[in-house]
Amino acid sequence: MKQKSTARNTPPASPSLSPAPSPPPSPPAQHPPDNGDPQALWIFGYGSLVWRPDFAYSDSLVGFVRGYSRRFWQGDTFHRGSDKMPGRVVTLLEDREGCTWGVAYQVRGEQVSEALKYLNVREAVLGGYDTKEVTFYPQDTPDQPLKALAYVATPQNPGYLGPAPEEAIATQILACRGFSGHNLEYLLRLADFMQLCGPQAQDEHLAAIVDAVGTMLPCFCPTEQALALV
Ligand SMILES: N[C@@H](CCC(=O)N[C@@H](CS)C(=O)NCC(=O)O)C(=O)O
Repeated sequence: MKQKSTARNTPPASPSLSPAPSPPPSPPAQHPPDNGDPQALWIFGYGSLVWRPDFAYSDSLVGFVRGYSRRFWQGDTFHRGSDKMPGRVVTLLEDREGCTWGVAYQVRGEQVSEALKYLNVREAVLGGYDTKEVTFYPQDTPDQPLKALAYVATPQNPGYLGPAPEEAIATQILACRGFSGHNLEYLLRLADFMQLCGPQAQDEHLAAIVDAVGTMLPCFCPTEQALALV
């Protein structure tokens, strides 16, 4: 995944971004939508896919989608929770003012069917996500947007939990774990990614949950036990 210098959180109305602070950015790599390969496909990740795609890909870009906000409103009874104690993972909420940062992965040739087969099980069958086409803006070339496939959990899926106070979401995350690990790891790895995107790529919902976890964690268990959770 190409980590780049900081960029604005809310993308500018005009595509041209003011030059990043030092070091001056290298000329943006050109990423034609399919690198000449009509089979090529871009897949946008904004949750666990930003740190654990677990499928083969040919290229990756950090960037954002407009018109969506990320929310911990999807229940998870497999990867980060159980039937008795569902964890919370993210989905995209349609939001005209929203901007969600993540990673777009380009799959080409045989990678396309392999990735879609794998993600269908991980996201759709096990996670309750549907696919949706989004427009992805690479951080360094927002004037060259790409069409990408995103996995979105809609309110109609049985695992959907919907809105809750960030403190309640934090409590649920602290209490849950599943086959892929503790729900706290999921939250903190996503927060780490957002740090890498740069200080202006804020996600207030995510930050509020991380803050709530930080406040509650000492009450749950001493630090060394908390570190053993992830
Ligand atoms: N579709 C989102 C969210 C994906 C997500 O977090 N899905 C869960 C399924 S419920 C998952 O794959 N979890 C794997 C893990 O937690 O390591 C993305 O693009 O990252």
